Amino acid sequence: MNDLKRSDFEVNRLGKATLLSPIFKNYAEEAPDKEFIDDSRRIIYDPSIEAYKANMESGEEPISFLKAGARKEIYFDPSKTKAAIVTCGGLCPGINNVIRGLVNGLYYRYKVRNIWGIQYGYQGFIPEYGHEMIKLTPEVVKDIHLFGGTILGSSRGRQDISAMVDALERENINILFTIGGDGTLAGNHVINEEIKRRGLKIVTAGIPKTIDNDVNYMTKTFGFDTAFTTAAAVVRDAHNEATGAYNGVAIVKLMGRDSGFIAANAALAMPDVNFVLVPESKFDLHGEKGFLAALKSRVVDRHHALVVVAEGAGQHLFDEGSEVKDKSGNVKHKDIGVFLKDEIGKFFTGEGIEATVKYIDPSYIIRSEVAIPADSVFCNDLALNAVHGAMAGLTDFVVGRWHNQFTYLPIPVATASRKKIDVDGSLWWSVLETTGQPINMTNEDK
Ligand SMILES: Nc1ncnc2c1ncn2[C@@H]1O[C@H](COP(=O)(O)OP(=O)(O)OP(=O)(O)O)[C@@H](O)[C@H]1O
Ligand SMILES: O=P(O)(O)OC[C@H]1O[C@](O)(CO)[C@@H](O)[C@@H]1O
Ligand SMILES: [Mg+2]
Repeated sequence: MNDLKRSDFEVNRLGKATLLSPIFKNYAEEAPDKEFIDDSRRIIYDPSIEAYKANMESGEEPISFLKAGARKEIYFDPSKTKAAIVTCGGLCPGINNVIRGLVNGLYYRYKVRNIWGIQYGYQGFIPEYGHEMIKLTPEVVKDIHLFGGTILGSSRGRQDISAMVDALERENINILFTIGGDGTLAGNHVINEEIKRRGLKIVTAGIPKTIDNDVNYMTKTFGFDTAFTTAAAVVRDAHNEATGAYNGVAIVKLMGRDSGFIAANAALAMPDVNFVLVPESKFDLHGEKGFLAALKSRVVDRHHALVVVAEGAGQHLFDEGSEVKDKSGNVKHKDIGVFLKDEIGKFFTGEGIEATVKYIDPSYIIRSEVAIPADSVFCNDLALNAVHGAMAGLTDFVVGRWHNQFTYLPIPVATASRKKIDVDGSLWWSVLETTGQPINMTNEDK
């Protein structure tokens, strides 16, 4: 929980919501019992009986998240509201679905007609880059869910916060939706701080985009299901490569900068995998209990092996060299896939075993895939809930899902730390049991 308190989960609001929502007006006669959510509704963080008893004993209010959904009263007058959407960071399946969901939610549910797309991430706010804003209507976005990527383009790299807020002011934008990962959300928060400092009537809302599924207090982020589903198909084919040669070893590298969720889930979906290597579980290459010894034993026994490695795994195996960062300041990891291919090849040669090693890196193909239906539904729900929150005047918030309920979180709590695989938890134990790989592949005693 990172020592967060109940009050840290309080979402800010720009002002009191006093206007009757068009959604309420639409349903008042035909569906008077339609559920509207108010700010007293919350989703509990830990639903276990132990947590309940502990809270009863201590008298402390449990940690909980604001429940997302349509409010009866809203803050913004739709006829005077201008909204903007920006997409930043790496691609992820479902971004276009989210854009489509935002535009349609604003347009049809709230009758907002003034919706704009900012091109190429935060760059789009800076006039020097010359990226024009694009007018977005249901007609413009009607087919975009059929394509991967983002119709708005994206970028990495720091932009001047003051200049971005100048652009929001200049364009009279009232609502800014940012679709992006932890960096984008951090950017959203500092934009919000500057908005507050200037006393502007602008709200900012985040829809968390991360293929790595590494945002805290969210069971899942959009695009993740598509990512591991697509990865599982590659893993299946890699298995054919492994079994197609005597002593065949196939290695598949998947994305996952600091969290190995895609690798773990792809392996569970395609249980032919024999080894899953993730950033959260350190392994030695050499030595009696190291990865290569375990791989050898598998190959000698079964004459083929399938290895799935997350890009952030095994970084400690590289010689310390200068750290390479991308434009946003994210550390660019050394290529563990190519490294493993070379080391495995050398190792088997040294052992006098003739092995065939095949290396497959489908990272960018997976990232730019079209969202699978489950993700499409999820993207649309996230977008609609972001629209509900923003129209109600909530600000500096990100939409999430927890225990199958949509939630609003203050951005700082969602970005305070990264979600990682718990190596003592059920996901990692399922991986260990499915692959049969040793629990500990280091030469240290655990
Ligand atoms: N603390 C920050 N303040 C202002 N802007 C930031 C901050 N952190 C990141 N950004 C900006 O947010 C944008 C997106 O960040 P980044 O490239 O790290 O991608 P991301 O949103 O984390 O997505 P991904 O998961 O693909 O890495 C970049 O333009 C970056 O400069
Ligand atoms: O090639 P790029 O754009 O730097 O993105 C790579 C990174 O993006 C991510 O997919 C996160 O969006 C990471 O898994 C990966 O390290
Ligand atoms: Mg990031």
